[in-house]
Amino acid sequence: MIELKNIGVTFQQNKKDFQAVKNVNLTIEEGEIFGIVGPSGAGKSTLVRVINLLQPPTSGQVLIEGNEITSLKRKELCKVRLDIGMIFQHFNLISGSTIAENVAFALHANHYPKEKIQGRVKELLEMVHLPEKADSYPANLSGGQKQRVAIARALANDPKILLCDEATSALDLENTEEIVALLKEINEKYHITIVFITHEMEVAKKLFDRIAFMENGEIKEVRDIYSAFAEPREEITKSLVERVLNVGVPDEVKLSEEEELVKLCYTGEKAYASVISQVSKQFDVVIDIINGKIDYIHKKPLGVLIVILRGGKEEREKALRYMKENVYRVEKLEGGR
Ligand SMILES: Nc1ncnc2c1ncn2[C@@H]1O[C@H](COP(=O)(O)OP(=O)(O)OP(=O)(O)O)[C@@H](O)[C@H]1O
Repeated sequence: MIELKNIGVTFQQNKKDFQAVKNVNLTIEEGEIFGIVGPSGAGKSTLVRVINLLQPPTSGQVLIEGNEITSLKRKELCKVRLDIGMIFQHFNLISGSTIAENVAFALHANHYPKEKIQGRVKELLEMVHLPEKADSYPANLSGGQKQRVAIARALANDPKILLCDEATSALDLENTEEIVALLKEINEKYHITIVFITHEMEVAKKLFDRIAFMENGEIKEVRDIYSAFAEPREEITKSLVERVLNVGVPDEVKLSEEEELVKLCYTGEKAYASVISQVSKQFDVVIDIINGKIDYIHKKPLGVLIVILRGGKEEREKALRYMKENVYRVEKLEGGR
C-alpha cells in the first residue's frame, strides 16, 4: 500500500514560491492499477515522482507498506527504491547498448549475482514478449517495443510497485494498446501495484481500476473508473470524461417552446429502448433521438443518449420523472434555443 499524507511540493519560480502540489492525501491499495489524470501543469508528474522520492516533498509523508520513507537515509532509501520501478514517456534506453545490455544494466546496478544475469535477462524479455530482440539495438525497435524493454528493465529487481509517467503518450494507437494490455497482464500475473499518470482519457478508461483527477496541484476527485465516467461530480472530471463520451448537441438543433433537450445516461442494466417506447406510450410526448453512444468500461456498458422531448409542459415533466426512475441519470441540457 502507498500512502501520501499532506504532500506539498513548492518550487522556486522567478524567485517566487510556486506550489505545484498542494496538501495531497491519497491511499493506493496493493495490487491496484491507480491512475492520475489532469491537464498539463496540474502537478501529476511531480506527485508521482514524490512516491519514490525522485522529487522530495516540501511537506508531508510518504508511506510504503506502512514504512515512512521520507526521513530515510540515502542507503536505506536506495533499498526501498528497488521495490519501486519506473517507466517514462521517452523510454530512456541507452542507445549504444543492446536490448539485453539495457535490461542487464538494472541488475548490475543492484549487484545481482553475475552468473545469473543472463538467465534473468532472458526471463524478463520473455515477460514482455520480446525474447527475439535481445541482441538488437534500441534504434531498431518500434516505440511500443522500446517501452516494453523499459518495462523489463523496471521489473528487473522484482519491484512491488511500478510508476508510469505518461508511458503511452509518445506512442501511436496500436502501440498504446499493446502497452496497456502488457501492463494489465503484468498487474494480474505478478500482482504489481501500478501508478499511471496520463492526460489520455482513452488509456484511463481501458487501464485503471481507480482514478484521481488533479488540477492546479490538488486532487479534486478519486473514484472507481466506472462511476467516474457514469457519474462525474467535479467540473474537471466532467470536462475530461465528456471528451471520451463525446456526445454533443449538433449546432443545427433549434428548439421550439414545446421542446427540450435531455441527456439520458444508462448503464446497461436499464435498457433505454424500452424506457423510450414506454414514455411515448404512457405520456402525451414525442421523443426524437438526435445523438448517442455506447461505451464499455471494464466490459460494463455505459450509454449516453441525447433526445428532444416534445409535448406540453405538464406531460414533459411527467415523462422526465418517469425517465429519472428508469435510467441511470437524466439531465436537462442547455442549448438549441
Ligand atoms: N523543477 C521545477 N522547478 C520549477 N517548477 C517546476 C519544476 N517542476 C515542475 N514545475 C512546475 O510545476 C507545475 C506542475 O508540473 P508537472 O510536470 O508536475 O505537471 P503535469 O501535470 O505532470 O504536467 P504535464 O502533463 O504537462 O507533464 C508546472 O507548472 C511546472 O512548470
